[in-house]
Amino acid sequence: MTPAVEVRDLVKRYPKRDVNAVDGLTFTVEPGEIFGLLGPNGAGKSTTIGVLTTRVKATSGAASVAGIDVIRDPVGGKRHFAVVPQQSNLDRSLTPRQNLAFHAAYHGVPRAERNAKAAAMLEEFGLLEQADVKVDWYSGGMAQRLMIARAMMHEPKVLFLDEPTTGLDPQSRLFMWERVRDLRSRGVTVVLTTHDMDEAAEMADRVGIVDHGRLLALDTPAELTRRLAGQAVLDLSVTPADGDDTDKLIVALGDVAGVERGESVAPGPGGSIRLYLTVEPAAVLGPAITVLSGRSAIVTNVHMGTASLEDVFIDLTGRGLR
Ligand SMILES: Nc1ncnc2c1ncn2[C@@H]1O[C@H](COP(=O)(O)OP(=O)(O)OP(=O)(O)O)[C@@H](O)[C@H]1O
Repeated sequence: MTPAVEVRDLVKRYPKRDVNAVDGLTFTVEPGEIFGLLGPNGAGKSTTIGVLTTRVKATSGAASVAGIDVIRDPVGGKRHFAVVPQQSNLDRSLTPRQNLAFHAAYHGVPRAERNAKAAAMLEEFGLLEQADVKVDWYSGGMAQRLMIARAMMHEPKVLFLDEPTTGLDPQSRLFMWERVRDLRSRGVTVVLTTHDMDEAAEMADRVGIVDHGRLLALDTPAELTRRLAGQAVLDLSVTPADGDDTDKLIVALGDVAGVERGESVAPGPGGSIRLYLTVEPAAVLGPAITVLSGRSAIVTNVHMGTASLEDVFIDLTGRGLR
């Protein structure tokens, strides 16, 4: 089957920059998938989406959407995808309904069809009752929903969503997740960028983690978290005794059976230590506390759990600020 999205050896170097924003990226997205592109600020996500949606000119490599080479044939490609940017680009001189109808007209949808379609989309996105007001009256969440409804007017095969739920309240976020799943069940492929790890874990069938323009990992959220240092984690909030420190405590805890490695997740006094385990956290808890109390460290909180996608992300991309 033709992949919905294919990126091969993609490189983008912006003028006057001495490093590549995208540095040899290769991945494919299968039809009907929800694919999450994750990465720290400046990792190259927007640039990659920019090439796929013909906004950014690639330096080298190949990119196709729905089997169309978007670098050679941007106009042909545009028929098959839609983009929902993070910032509203709705036409404020038009009503919401007119925004949808104009978009459809631009894409050659016949008049009778576009009005019916606009009504159906407004209904689906919970906007029918406010279809004829000023766009300016819309809240951020409503504008976001309207942009997705608009994007769907020409029935794209692939929908690119740039941080679709940033700034949305929990209700709007859940609503958005449901609508995106509906789109998938209708066969639409969704490529989304997000900084929200819960969202990626919840929504995406597979995620690609990029940094410095390169792909660091690509798999299902479950498989990515399973691969990370033995799944289970034990978080300990600890104040070291005078003359001791967190790093020394981590070394000592590393000798406890079942501890693969430890790291300081909140350095300083009263900081937190995370232990990545190869066994159940409960089996490590007693011995770990024994080690800590043997060094007169004060334990103020304990949390047992499993590695999250956020842990995988931090593990791959580090804790440094960008
Ligand atoms: N128009 C531009 N001119 C020069 N450099 C750019 C331009 N756009 C992006 N860059 C640089 O390319 C790199 C990748 O940026 P990009 O916006 O693709 O990252 P991103 O992963 O989308 O980041 P964010 O999560 O912050 O949106 C960064 O170093 C950025 O500074």
